[in-house]
Amino acid sequence: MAQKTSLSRLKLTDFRNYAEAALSLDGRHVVLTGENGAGKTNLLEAVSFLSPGRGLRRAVLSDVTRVGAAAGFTIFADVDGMDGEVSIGTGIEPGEGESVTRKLRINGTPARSTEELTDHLSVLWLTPAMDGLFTGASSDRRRFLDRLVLSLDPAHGRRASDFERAMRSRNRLLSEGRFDPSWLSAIEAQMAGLGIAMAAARQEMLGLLRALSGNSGETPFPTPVLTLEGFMDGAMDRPAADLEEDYLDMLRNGRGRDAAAGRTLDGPHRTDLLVRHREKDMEAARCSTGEQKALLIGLVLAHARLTADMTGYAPILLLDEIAAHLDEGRRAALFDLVHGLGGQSFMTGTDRAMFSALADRAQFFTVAHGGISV
Ligand SMILES: Nc1ncnc2c1ncn2[C@@H]1O[C@H](COP(=O)(O)OP(=O)(O)OP(=O)(O)O)[C@@H](O)[C@H]1O
Repeated sequence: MAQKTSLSRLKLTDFRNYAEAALSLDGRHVVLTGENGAGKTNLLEAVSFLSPGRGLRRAVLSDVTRVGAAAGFTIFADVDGMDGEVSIGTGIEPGEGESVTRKLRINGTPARSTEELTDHLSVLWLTPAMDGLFTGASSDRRRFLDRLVLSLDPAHGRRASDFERAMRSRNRLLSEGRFDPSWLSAIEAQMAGLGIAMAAARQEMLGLLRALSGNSGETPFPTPVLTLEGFMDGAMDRPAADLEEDYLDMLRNGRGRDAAAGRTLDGPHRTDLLVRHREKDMEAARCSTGEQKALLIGLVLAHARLTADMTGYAPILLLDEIAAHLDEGRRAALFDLVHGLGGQSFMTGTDRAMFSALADRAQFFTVAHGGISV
C-alpha cells in the first residue's frame, strides 16, 4: 500500500475571494460544501498551486490575487510529504503585471523553480471544466496527457518547453524566408532529440496505464483504452536514434511546406490522445455525457493508482463537484476507490448529504462568502 501524503494546514491571504482563510486538517479526506460561488473551487485551486504550473484553472496569476487587495496572494501549507514534513509557501509579489511568476519557499528557503514541489507531493485533479475533454480541442487532450506524464517524469515539462522554443525559432526563420541550412539544421536536430523524447515519454505513460488497467478489478467506472495518433504513428517501438533520424528527415523535407503553412506540420505538438470505452468498444467522444464523465473518473483514478505504485506515495486528489453526477451506488463506490488509494482527497459539492457515505473517513467544512467553518 502506498504511503500517505497529506496537508495538515492550509492558510490563504488575498487568494481569489478569500482575504484570510485557514484550514486545520487531520489527514482524512476533506469535504467542502456550500452554495454556488462560495469559494469551494478556489480552495481546490489553492491546493493545486502546491504542484508546478498555473493550477487547476490554468490561471493568469495576476487574476488570482483578490480583487482590491494591496499585495499579491500567498498560500502556506504544512505538508507531510514524500520527503517528510515541510512548510510550503507560494504566491506572487504585487504589481508585476501579467508576466508575473510564482515564488516558492520550502521551509523558508527560496526554491529555484516550482518543479521542486514534485519532490514533496503530487497533486492530481478532476474538475467540471474537464468534462468536454473527449469532444473538445486536441490541444486540451495533449495538455491532459502531458500532465499525466509530468507527474511521473518532471523533466517532461522542460523538454516540452524547449521543443516549443526551438519550433518557434524554426517557424520564424522559415516565415522570414531565411533558409540558412546550418542554422535550420541545428534547430531541427534539437527538435528531433526533444520531440522523440517527448513522444517516447508519452508512449511509456500509456503503456504503464494499460498494464495497470488490465488488473484494475471490478469498478463502476469504465476502462479507458488510450492510444496516440498524429506523430510517428505505429513506429514508436523502433530505436530512438532511428526515430530521430526519421523526424529530422521529415523536418528537412518539409521546410518548403512548413514555410507556406506558417507553422511546423510534423511533430509531437500534433499528437492527439484517443480514448475509447473498452467495455462498449466505442470512442469516448461518441459516448453519453454520463459515460464520458465515468470514463474521465476511471482515467484519473487509474493515473492516481499509477502514481501511487510508481512513487510509493498516494497523490493528493482534488475532485471538484464530482458527486453531483453520480447515483448513490456509484458515489459510494467512488468514495471507496478514492479511500483505497490511501491518500488525502479534497472534494466539493453543494450538498453535504451527498458525501454521507464517507462518514468518518472525511472532515467536513462549510464554505460561505469567502469564509470556512466546521
Ligand atoms: N481574484 C478574485 N478576487 C475576488 N473574488 C474572486 C476572484 N476570483 C474569483 N473570485 C470569486 O470567487 C467566487 C467563488 O468562486 P468558486 O469557483 O470557488 O465558487 P464555488 O464555491 O466552487 O462555486 P460553484 O458551486 O458555483 O462551482 C466567485 O464568486 C468568483 O467571482
